[in-house]
Amino acid sequence: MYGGKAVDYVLTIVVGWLAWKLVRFIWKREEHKRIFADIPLLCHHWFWGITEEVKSVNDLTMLAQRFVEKTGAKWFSTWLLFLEPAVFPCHPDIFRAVYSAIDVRKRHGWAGPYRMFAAWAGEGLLTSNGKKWERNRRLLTPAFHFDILKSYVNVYNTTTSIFMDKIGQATSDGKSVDVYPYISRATLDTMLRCGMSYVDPSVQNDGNQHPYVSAVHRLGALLFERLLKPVLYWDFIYYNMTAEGKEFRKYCDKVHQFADEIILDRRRSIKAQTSDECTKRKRHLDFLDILITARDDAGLALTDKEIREEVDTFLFAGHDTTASAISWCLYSLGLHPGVQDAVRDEIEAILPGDEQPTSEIITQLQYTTCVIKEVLRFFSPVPAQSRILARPLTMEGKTFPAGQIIDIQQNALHHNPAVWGDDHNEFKPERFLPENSVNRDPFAFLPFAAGQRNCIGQHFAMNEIKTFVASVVKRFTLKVDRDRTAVPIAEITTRAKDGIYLHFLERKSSV
Ligand code: HEM
Repeated sequence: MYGGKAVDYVLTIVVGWLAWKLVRFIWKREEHKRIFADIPLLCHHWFWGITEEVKSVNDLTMLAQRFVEKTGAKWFSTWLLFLEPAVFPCHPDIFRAVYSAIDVRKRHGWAGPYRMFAAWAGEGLLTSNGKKWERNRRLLTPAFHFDILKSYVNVYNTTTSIFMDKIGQATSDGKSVDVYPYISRATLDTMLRCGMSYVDPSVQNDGNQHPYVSAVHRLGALLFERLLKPVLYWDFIYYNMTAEGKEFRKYCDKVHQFADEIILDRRRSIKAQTSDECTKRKRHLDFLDILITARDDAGLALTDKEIREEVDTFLFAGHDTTASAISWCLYSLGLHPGVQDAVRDEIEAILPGDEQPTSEIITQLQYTTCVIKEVLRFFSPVPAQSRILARPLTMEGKTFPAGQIIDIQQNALHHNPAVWGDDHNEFKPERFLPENSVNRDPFAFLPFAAGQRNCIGQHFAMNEIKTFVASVVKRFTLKVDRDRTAVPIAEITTRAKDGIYLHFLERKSSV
């Protein structure tokens, strides 16, 4: 008898809970409809929402870009299944509102990309939110001080020289090669040297023989594959029931172990050395020195785990992004010989002969900087980010509730004809000359995002790209392989669908 009553109670609670959920869902949906009434909607299926036409990050990027090219709209919305509408900014006014608001957070949760990345890089700067992020951003900002960045130019020169020798050998028979893997290894080499003074000539060897290099590359690929398959979003399924999940965990353990050993080693040598010995032995202050010695307002240091999380974050955030930017730069120079000549003329006027660029030299490269910026506009190396409102936010007179998803697509902004003109699909570095930029909205060009969650490594990246481009253009004439057009594809970074094939012709041997 008691058993029957208990079942009745349980059933009543379950049905009541489901009814409450349903009423809340309908109410929320109506509320969403009201708020989104006059924001252009980009999908029409009431149940599947956008998932029918969008199967990858690239599909979404293309959808957004095509829509904006046609309409010049300020924003649009889509539905993720029938569950949630997402706002897509396309215009400086909306980007300003989103990036300037304090309570806009990185999106974790079931489908949140930052949650999936956190399995690898923990609560590093890229993924964390709130107080933890605030503290670590404050502690890490000195690592990107102008004077510290200056000392890295020597590292960029070293890694670029290795790259040039490798690419020179690979193309000495006149054939084109896909530059992306070469550049990706070179930028990882840079990050390992600047991040941890880790120097190993095999990092830039072909074929990813280096165990850490192959692990980092594989983790990036696995992360991206997971993002494309919602069924793998459940950790239980991913880690226990799929080979990919097990492989991801295995590589996470490997990279963690690698970083842990380096951190331990550094702690030991810091303890053993007098400060005098330190300055004599080390060529530059690296991120690890700064992470180990940083103290917050309460005098507390970062734990070993926190240091490792930041190291992993820098290695990820700092190498594939610059690899994308440099690859598209070299491609654009190969595609536009006139621009390539102008870049070379500028560099040779400042830096004749065989000398390598210095930090002073790269600040003088005005036209080259315009070319790099045009590449960052045209190919946005980090094509997408996902945010969620922690508090209501008013934009264009509409108040969006806490929990609202904002999906940022840099390409939609950078290819909006209402912002960049009808020639936005033409490669024109002159757009960025000072005289052509005076009236530009500061939120029109945002390859490094903006506001408090902007890219902490943007000056590091610009210096590295300039050094790389200056040296490569001095040594080689670049030509695109006309039989193999490079087609950009938006993944975690913007890559080329079937590679970026270029010819590198040694200039000295060709005269
Ligand atoms: C062309 C190269 C680069 C581009 C286009 C780029 C772009 C971006 C963008 C768009 C974000 C915001 C990401 C988000 O909100 O999810 C970001 C954040 C970040 N970037 Fe970069 N990045 C580049 C290079 C670098 C480098 C070289 C480093 C490190 C040395 C770096 C470290 C970071 C970190 C740590 C964050 C998180 C910052 C925070 O939230 O406080 N990035 N980057």
